[in-house]
Amino acid sequence: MNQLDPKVVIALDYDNKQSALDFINQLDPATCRLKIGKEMFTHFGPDFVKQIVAKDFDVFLDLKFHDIPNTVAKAVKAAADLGVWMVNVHASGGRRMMEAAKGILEPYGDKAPLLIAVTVLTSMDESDLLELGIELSPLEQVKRLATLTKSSGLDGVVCSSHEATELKALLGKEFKLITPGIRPEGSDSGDQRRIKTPKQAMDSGSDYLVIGRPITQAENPAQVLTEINATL
Ligand SMILES: O=c1ccn([C@@H]2O[C@H](COP(=O)(O)O)[C@@H](O)[C@H]2O)c(=O)[nH]1
Repeated sequence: MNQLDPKVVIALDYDNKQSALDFINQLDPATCRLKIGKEMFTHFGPDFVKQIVAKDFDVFLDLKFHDIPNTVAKAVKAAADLGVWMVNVHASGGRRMMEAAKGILEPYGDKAPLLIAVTVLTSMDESDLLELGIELSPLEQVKRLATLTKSSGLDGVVCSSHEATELKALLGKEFKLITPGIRPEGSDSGDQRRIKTPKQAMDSGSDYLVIGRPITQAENPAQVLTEINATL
């Protein structure tokens, strides 16, 4: 774990390994963490994760496991063996799944990665939930899933910064809130629906900001990261 505790977690959603490495080589692990998600993991696999861990970056392995308890627990163990800083599951997999995932990390002691759960994707709004038969606002659904996540023993949740203030009041300041859906002023929201600027998100109670395209697709990504960090 990086003792300087940088708040920005850059989502490395590249389909070209060399482009990702060229970008990473401009970065300092003191100023950001890195997230490897489904796209890069599917292209480049665990060796790529190990390569980034070996460069001393804290890596959030964002594979959002969702399956029966035994399968998810084994996948979480495999992630821990890669040396990642953080790994996640879907809270909607339920209590037994989350408890199994947490339980398998016990032998790792303080070397275990943080284990967090996805609540409601930041790309979703109330109408998306309605289509799934969920007649709750995103805030109410996030509160329900985050409460279940905490009582299953996990370390935090992925949510949007719109829910952060209420979640901190409800679940306490130690329960980590990791918020994608971050858009610096003037940047394109794309497929994200529940968004805030980096500063608004931190002020709302987010612990870590997941930021992808506004940085990686910028003309000068390293400079955008510096500018974002300066606002926090
Ligand atoms: O609710 C969620 C969970 C995960 N993500 C991931 O975060 C990044 C966001 O990228 P941007 O380019 O900044 O939109 C991406 O890798 C998602 O898979 C999320 O957006 N929302």
